[in-house]
Amino acid sequence: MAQLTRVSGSVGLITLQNPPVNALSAAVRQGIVDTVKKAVSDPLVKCVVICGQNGVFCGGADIREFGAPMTGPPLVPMIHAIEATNKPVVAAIEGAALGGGLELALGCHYRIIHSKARVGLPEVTLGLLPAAGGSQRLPRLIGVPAALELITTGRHVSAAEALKLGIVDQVTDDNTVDTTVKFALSVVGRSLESRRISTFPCPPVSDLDAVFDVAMQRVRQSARGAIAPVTCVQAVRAAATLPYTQGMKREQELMATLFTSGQARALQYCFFAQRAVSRWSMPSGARWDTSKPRPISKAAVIGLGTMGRGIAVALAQAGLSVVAVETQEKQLMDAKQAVSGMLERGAKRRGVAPALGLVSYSHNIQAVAEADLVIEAVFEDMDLKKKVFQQLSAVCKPGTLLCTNTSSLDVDHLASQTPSPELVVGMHFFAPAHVMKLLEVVYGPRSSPQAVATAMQLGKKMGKVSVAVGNCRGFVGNRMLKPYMEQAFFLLEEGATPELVDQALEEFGFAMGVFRMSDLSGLDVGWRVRKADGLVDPDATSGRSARIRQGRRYSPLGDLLCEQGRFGQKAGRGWYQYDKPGSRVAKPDPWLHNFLEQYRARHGLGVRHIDHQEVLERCLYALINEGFRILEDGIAAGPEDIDAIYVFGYGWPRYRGGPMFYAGMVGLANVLERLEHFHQVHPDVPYLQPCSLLRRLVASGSPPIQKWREVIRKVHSQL
Ligand SMILES: CC(C)(COP(=O)(O)OP(=O)(O)OC[C@H]1O[C@@H](n2cnc3c(N)ncnc32)[C@H](O)[C@@H]1OP(=O)(O)O)[C@@H](O)C(=O)NCCC(=O)NCCSC(=O)C[C@@H](O)CCCCCCCCCCCCC(=O)O
Repeated sequence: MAQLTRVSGSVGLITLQNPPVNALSAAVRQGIVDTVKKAVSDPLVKCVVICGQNGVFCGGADIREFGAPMTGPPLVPMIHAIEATNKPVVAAIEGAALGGGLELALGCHYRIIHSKARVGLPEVTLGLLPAAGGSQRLPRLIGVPAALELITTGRHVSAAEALKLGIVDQVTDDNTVDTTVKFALSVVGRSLESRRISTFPCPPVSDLDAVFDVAMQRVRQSARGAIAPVTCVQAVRAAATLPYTQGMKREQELMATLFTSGQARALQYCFFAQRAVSRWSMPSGARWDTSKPRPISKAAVIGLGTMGRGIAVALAQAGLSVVAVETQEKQLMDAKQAVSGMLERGAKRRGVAPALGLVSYSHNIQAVAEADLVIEAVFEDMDLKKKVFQQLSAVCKPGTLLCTNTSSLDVDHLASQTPSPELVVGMHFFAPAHVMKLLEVVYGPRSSPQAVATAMQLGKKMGKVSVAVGNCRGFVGNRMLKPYMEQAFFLLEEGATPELVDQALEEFGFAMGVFRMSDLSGLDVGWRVRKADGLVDPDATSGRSARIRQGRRYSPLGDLLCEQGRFGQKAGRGWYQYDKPGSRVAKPDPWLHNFLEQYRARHGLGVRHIDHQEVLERCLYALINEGFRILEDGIAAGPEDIDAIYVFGYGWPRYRGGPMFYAGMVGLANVLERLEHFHQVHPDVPYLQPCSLLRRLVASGSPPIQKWREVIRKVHSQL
């Protein structure tokens, strides 16, 4: 797992060998300990170079080992032994040196990096801190402010920036190992006293307390309940205030508080879930590894409203040539200006040239004739979308993939408007489409595996976390949102306020509570959908019938607000009030409180005390229950798909791992018991009736989430 060879006569070359990223597994650590010892004791070896196999230096500690008891030599003494050698040890960094990988490099006496490689201490994103000396060495090397920023954000740093910060000694465009071998030979015989970072004093900072106070405030604000960023600040403070040995002791103590925490487990689960969703499968048995995507070089977007503009930007930023079509001339001109602006701002941020030339604009749908793939993003109206699909079928060259950006309409129904339904899939983007990471790729019963593979690959090219899901009302994300929002409305009827519900959800870690979110996205969106579903009945203003629709409990509160023109932020009032239309600062609204009181009185609803726990259980367990139904129905292939959708598209706090992971953490039996209780109290709310898959999992002893697929497979095989 680490190989020692002698090159250029007197250089001991140690190559880490653990594909794909040379993670520091027990075997690799053992290999490093053994090979370093051998190289140091070999009189023919004058200096040592450490590199990684296959163009990657090292992706850090092996995260997969964290769940099991530690075996093999620990990292800290291993790195100390390297630093303490009296022969120069130089790290040859290709690809990436991250986490423990960079900590290993910081234990070396010099670091040479390829210009395309990157370094970083991303432990915080896994709920940890750099506990192989990283929190103590990096501040000593580059100063407290820069180290604080890197360690608390986990940001990856380019080779150029690493050189500027002083993390590396040299950047090369040539063969990194050859360059490093030459460099190592050139420093043989030089004193190593000034190269051991652990012996450096931390560069002094004027007003250290103020620096740490500001950093603590910043992480507390942005972390919204995540403990690792706060602990990282404490670890760097130890570097700045304690001698190295004591600082290391503090680093270990702080790591011990994080290592077995639920947040670390959740974040590490998210790391693997994000990667697992790319290995998609369909109920037909089609899979990611047996379905070949088609090459896409020219794409088209139909409809240049907010979503269409964002999609055009995302496509162009991914390097595709884009035809942007909008039939209304004024809208087309506005869109052209907006898309160019977004491309220019994005390019400035990324330090590249804007891809303005990649987008062409037309008001004629004929312009898409040569596109390999078209994404329809017109208004959410089935008749309009059907018309667009019929036109596209007539215009596009044979084999063009037709995608719809619908957020809930039936993809299969749209596919039936074309002679080639196998070429139709949903590509459900989230606003703003060029920013949000999530993409739901929706396959209908007739979508071909190749169409799914192509949309998934395109999503990846656009930098999205793409999740393949089946076709049903609302797909995965919006389908689960419905019971969640429904419970929030019911809680208002029973005595809660929007502020109370939102506070509970925001303290849980959501960026925004359900009512603030509804004000942001606009209350009229849901109103239109409910109207189309025949749920809105303006005559049913009082009596029990006003709160029962289609045989189940219904809250008309959202409809009543819409009737008053309270559409949310854009109207300056919704569940909250705002200083002016478009303002973002939500303030509690006495009008709304009064309205709720009158509403409850009119319907004879008693007011009771509702606490945060009830808000969380009612809203989140209803959502989770629907997640189990989605798994049971085969709409999502596994819990990781649902969790990735919620973490990357719906603001679910990443340190809670996603709704399905959270259910496992709370205990499936507890979730079941609370749902049973709530369903008993509210028998007219079908969403609270525990799903049979949840019962089944509890009956099978609540297996860990990694084993749910086995139970799901059994359920499907019995259907
Ligand atoms: C490296 C990457 C940038 C590569 O990206 P790329 O896009 O090319 O590839 P993928 O991301 O798709 O990855 C490919 C493949 O590899 C898997 N993988 C990647 N990194 C790791 C890893 N570090 N470990 C295991 N597996 C990894 C990945 O999952 C993919 O496989 P899959 O099957 O899932 O498709 C990119 O991969 C990347 O960013 N990787 C992560 C980098 C990172 O975050 N590194 C930090 C790791 S944590 C760390 O290093 C910790 C150290 O600081 C210190 C550890 C000290 C431990 C001491 C413990 C003391 C505990 C004391 C407590 C005692 C408690 C008590 O009991 O009392």
